[in-house]
Amino acid sequence: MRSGMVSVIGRPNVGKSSLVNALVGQKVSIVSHKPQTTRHRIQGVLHDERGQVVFVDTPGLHRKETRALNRVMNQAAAGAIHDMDLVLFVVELGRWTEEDAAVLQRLEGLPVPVGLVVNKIDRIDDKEKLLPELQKLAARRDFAFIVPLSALKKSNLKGLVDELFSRLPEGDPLYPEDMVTGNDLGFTVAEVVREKLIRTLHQELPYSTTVEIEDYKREGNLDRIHAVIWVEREGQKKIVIGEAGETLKAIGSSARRDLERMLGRKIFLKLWCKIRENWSDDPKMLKRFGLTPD
Ligand SMILES: Nc1nc2c(ncn2[C@@H]2O[C@H](COP(=O)(O)OP(=O)(O)OP(=O)(O)O)[C@@H](O)[C@H]2O)c(=O)[nH]1
Repeated sequence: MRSGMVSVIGRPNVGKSSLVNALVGQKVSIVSHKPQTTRHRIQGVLHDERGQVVFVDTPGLHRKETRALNRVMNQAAAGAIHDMDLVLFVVELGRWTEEDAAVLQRLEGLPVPVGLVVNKIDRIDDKEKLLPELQKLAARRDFAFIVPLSALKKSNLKGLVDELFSRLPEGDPLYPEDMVTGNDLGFTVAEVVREKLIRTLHQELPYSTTVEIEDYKREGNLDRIHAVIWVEREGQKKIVIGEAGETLKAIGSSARRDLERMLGRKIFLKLWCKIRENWSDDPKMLKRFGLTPD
């Protein structure tokens, strides 16, 4: 069996979500709202007799955001991408822009194989035109493989899946077989809280901050959630809590409002800020936060 994590990156609109949905076989996103703030957003899990491929979106490598937000996320993205077994760089056939070039530039020197997916091939009727386009793209970098396909028409998806399984490391599945998406409610809540932290604190937010859901109870139309914001130092805790607890309160109410809108239920959200020294170097803690696959 083979299994691994594959990061799907590319500029907006090239068809990344469509591709993952087509590969995984069903709609995987549980919410329409997409805060691009986590290190790994698991987009979908593909199961097959050969093993398992976990597709993740690495935010920050391809989103246009405000500068502060971008900086925080790019750091996260740069760290996250090193954990991947493979990167899929998705582009649109016949449409290469500066944004594509910027994404490609971020991948320079990356010690992870990068495969190129040339999407939307259904747009040309003359297949003769495909080859010169592929040759131009092939010259831009030494790609592990190049697969032209159409996510929309589901053509040549098999070509891509074969490439993936031939390159992923041997290993047991990372997730249970019945799991199609790694997003669960707790994950969504943690994501929204983290987004609010970034928006509220901007550059002041320590990179080593993470959010953990300690308890999630559903009581009829009410979800009762306890979440911890982990930081590494007392000074960071002061920043997160703010003068007389104002900052933490603002983060909590803003997250609660968003969650009530997204989930259509009443939310009781209790936030704490706790200190855990050097958690970001501690494999056990990383695992606990779902930041490593094993
Ligand atoms: N013709 C054609 N259109 C496609 C194909 N794949 C995706 N699209 C369309 O391209 C548009 C963007 O697709 P998405 O999957 O949302 O692209 P994305 O890269 O995830 O976009 P962001 O979420 O903005 O990063 C949608 O209108 C899709 O229907 C394809 O193979 N052929």
